[in-house]
Amino acid sequence: MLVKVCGLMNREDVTAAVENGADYIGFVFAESKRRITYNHAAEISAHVPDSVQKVGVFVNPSVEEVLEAVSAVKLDMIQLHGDESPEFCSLMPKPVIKAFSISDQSDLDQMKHYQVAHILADAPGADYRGGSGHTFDWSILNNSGTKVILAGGLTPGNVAEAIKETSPLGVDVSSGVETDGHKDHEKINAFIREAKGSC
Ligand SMILES: O=C(O)c1ccccc1N[C@@H]1O[C@H](COP(=O)(O)O)[C@@H](O)[C@H]1O
Repeated sequence: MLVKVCGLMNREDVTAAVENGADYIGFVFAESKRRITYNHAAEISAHVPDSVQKVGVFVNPSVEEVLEAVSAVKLDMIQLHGDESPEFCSLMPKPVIKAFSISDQSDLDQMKHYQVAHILADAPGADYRGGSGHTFDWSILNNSGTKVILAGGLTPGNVAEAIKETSPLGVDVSSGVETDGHKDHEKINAFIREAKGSC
């Protein structure tokens, strides 16, 4: 089970994610309470081993913005969390994780048009386009036959059940490993243990 820990904002949290076994770590460059600058992301991730993929999260960026971030942070993957088209995804300089908000069965149809590395199934956004901490109806994914990265409101307490219900390729968490708006290293440890122990 692949695990991505997203919304990291300091070196200690990056280290906690990496040492506890995260496969992907995410930095939010879109509008968010977790937004950081390219330089800050580069600084706090300079020590990350090559085995851990560094993912930049964007919402409707320009190609130039992505190129600048990839170069500054040495990103391995691009997560697109907005209304980006299949054509836009094909212009990306690194493998793409394309996020979709899942409300009903019709949301699965648009995924089929995207030739990307991974599809990420998330709850509809609240204040921002992601990172709401809300779950969606996982049963919608059951008939899709698509191996997705599951996101949206996952926590150490529900991730095992989510994996059992949806058999995803991976899971992605941000809010669910925070306490009072800050990453909580015990929750990061518990989340990754639960996720990796469930398969
Ligand atoms: O984390 C954010 O603040 C964020 C902002 C804008 C777009 C995406 C964002 N994060 C992604 O949202 C999902 C779900 O997060 P949560 O676990 O429900 O808090 C996840 O894919 C994050 O990568």
